[in-house]
Amino acid sequence: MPLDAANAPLALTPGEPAGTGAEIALKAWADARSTLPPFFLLEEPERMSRLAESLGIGTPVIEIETPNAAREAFHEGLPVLPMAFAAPPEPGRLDPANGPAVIGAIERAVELIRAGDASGVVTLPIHKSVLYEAGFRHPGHTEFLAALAGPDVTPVMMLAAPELRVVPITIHIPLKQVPELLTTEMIVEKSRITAEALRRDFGCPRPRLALAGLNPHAGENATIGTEDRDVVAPAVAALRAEGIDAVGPLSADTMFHAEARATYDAAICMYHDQALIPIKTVNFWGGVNVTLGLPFIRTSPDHGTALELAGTGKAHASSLIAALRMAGDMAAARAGSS
Ligand SMILES: NC(=O)C1=CN([C@@H]2O[C@H](COP(=O)(O)OP(=O)(O)OC[C@H]3O[C@@H](n4cnc5c(N)ncnc54)[C@H](O)[C@@H]3O)[C@@H](O)[C@H]2O)C=CC1
Ligand SMILES: NCC(=O)COP(=O)(O)O
Repeated sequence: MPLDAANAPLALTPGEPAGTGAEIALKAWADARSTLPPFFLLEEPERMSRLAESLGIGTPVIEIETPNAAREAFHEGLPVLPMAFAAPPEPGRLDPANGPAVIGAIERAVELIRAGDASGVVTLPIHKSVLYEAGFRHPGHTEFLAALAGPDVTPVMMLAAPELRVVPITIHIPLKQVPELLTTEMIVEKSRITAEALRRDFGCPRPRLALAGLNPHAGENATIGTEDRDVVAPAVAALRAEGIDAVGPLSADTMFHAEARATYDAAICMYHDQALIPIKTVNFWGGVNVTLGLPFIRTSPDHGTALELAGTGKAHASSLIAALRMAGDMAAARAGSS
C-alpha cells in the first residue's frame, strides 16, 4: 500500500450516526482546529449543518467534492465529503439499516489512503451490536481494518495516554475463552509488533514492555492457574532472547500505579478489561486507541458511542482531538523518516 499520502488530510469516518460522533467532530474543529492536522469527515453535509445549528456549535460545515479540497476548506470550516445513510439518523436510536453505510465509509477511507488521498484514518465509534445485526462479521474496527489491509496483517490494539500505554492481547472475546485462546506465539507476535511501533512512531528507541500475568499473583508459582508458567513466561523468555526488553509475568494488580508505570513504555495485558480499566481510570478523556501493525495509520477516541448523550451537545471531544493529533504526528514523523 503506497504511503505517499503524508501531506494529504486525514479521513474521519462517521461511526454510528445515532451516537455522539458527529457532534464531537463539530466540537473538535470548533475547539482545536488551529492545533489539529487538516481532516475531513465522511458524512451527510446537510445533517451536519443542521446538527451544528441545533446544538449551537459554531462550526461551519463545508461540503467538499474531493479529499484534496479539505486542506483549503479546513481553515474555513469542517470539510465534509458526502455519503448517504439509508435511514435518517436519530440521536440515540439505533437502526441496522444504516450499518452498510457505516461499514462502507470505513472501506472508502482505506481506499482513499491507498489512492494517496488521505494520510490515515481516524474512526469515530461504531456501535458493535447493531453492526453485527446488520451482518458485520468482525469484532471491531481493529480486525476489520486488518482484513481490508491484506491477508497477512496481525493488528494490535494499543490504547495510549500520556500516563500509560496498554495492549490487550485478546480483545473482544468472552472472558471464559481467554485462557483457551491465549498462546505464547500470539503474545510474542503482538509484543514484537508493539516494540516495533514504539520505536517507529512513539519515540522509544529501546522499548520496555511489562507483561501482565493472567491469573491473580501471576499464578503464584502455578498454584493459581498454570497459564502464567506455561504460556506467558515462555513468551517473556522468547522476547528477551530476541533482544526485546520484556519483563513478566507481573501481578496485574500492582503494575499500574505511578511508580510502576514509570518502569515501562507499554503494558502487555492478557485480556480487554485488564488493559482498558487502568487506562480509562487514569485518563478517561485523553486516551487514544491506535491500531499497530497496519500498513497505514489508524487512531480513534478510546470511548464508545455514548448513545445516551447523543443530541445533547454534552459529549466531550478531547479524546477525538487527541486521536486526530496523534494521527497527524504519526503521519508527519513517517514522512520525515521516509
Ligand atoms: N472504537 C469504537 O468504535 C468503540 C466502540 N464502542 C462501542 O460503543 C458502544 C457503547 O459502549 P459503552 O461501553 O457504553 O461505552 P461508551 O464509551 O459509549 O460509554 C461509557 C460511559 O462514558 C460516557 N462517555 C463516552 N464517551 C463520552 C464522551 N465523548 N463525552 C462524555 N461522556 C462520554 C458515556 O456517557 C457512558 O457513561 C458499544 O457498542 C461499544 O461496542 C466502545 C468503544 C470503542
Ligand atoms: N473497547 C475498545 C473498542 O471497542 C475499540 O474497538 P475497535 O473498534 O477499535 O476495534
